[in-house]
Amino acid sequence: MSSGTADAAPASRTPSRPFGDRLAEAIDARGRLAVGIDPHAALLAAWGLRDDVAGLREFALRSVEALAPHAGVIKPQAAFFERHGSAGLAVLEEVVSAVRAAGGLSIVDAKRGDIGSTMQGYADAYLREGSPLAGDAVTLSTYLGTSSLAPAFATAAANGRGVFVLCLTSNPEGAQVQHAREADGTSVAARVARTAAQHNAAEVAAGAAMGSVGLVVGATVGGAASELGVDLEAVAGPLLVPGFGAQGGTAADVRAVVGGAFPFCLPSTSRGVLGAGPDGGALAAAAQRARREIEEGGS
Ligand SMILES: O=C(O)c1cc(=O)[nH]c(=O)n1[C@@H]1O[C@H](COP(=O)(O)O)[C@@H](O)[C@H]1O
Repeated sequence: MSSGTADAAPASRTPSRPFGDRLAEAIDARGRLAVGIDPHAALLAAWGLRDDVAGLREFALRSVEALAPHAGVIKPQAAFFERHGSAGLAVLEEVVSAVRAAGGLSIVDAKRGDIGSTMQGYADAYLREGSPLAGDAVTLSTYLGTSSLAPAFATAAANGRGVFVLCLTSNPEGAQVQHAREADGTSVAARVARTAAQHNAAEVAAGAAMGSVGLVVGATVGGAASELGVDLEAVAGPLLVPGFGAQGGTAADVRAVVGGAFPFCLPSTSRGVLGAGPDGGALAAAAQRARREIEEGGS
């Protein structure tokens, strides 16, 4: 069934337009829902699949086939591919190709971050044209300082791709780092948001629908953005909003968290949709339900 999809896909393509423009078009065509492909061992078992590479491949490609038409973005979680070793990474490459062949956009959720010189290696792997692991965007961690990510920002922009930098994550422990303040009172989260805004300003001034440096802001963070001086509208870039679904975040929570930046947001759920599998129709219906909830705004 799904196994032929990736074989037909081109190995790579040169996106001729900025990531922000391509993302805006994907949102118009397929809605703003991001669905994560997180092949947990427990989900493989629930789908009647073995916890091995063949099971992983069947799960992931079946998910792409069923979900890509109903989601603006597909977000494979690298951890669940890495746990199967090099053969698992080869499946991640197939997933990236399959999303592309289905006309969708992918964010590879790898949460990379390192000193600048090493960061270029990660940027080459996840953002450079021709790399088999390069989807349309990658998630980045900024623990080594916002400017350490500069090679990834530059590589993304040069390749028509995007990045999503962790800003206010959906897990409660994230506050320990993200709510901390610099000597002048600027919160770490606000610093991350300002860095993204500075980068995006030039792209937006040049006519892009939104910049290529996005942020990750959890659906579960309540009023943290305004309390910490994070101006999400000023970012002028996409906002990946995980924590919608299995972590308890609702469509109403998403709207409350992002406020006026709603047009830039991508509410993201993994288990909330994947739990409806393995039937392809049931997966598609779960994604359509989640998409409707987001559009209607919840209560
Ligand atoms: O970057 C992410 O996507 C992410 C950031 C964050 O703050 N919280 C978060 O849950 N995620 C990811 O989003 C997915 C959440 O999955 P569910 O809880 O099953 O919807 C996982 O792959 C997480 O790694």
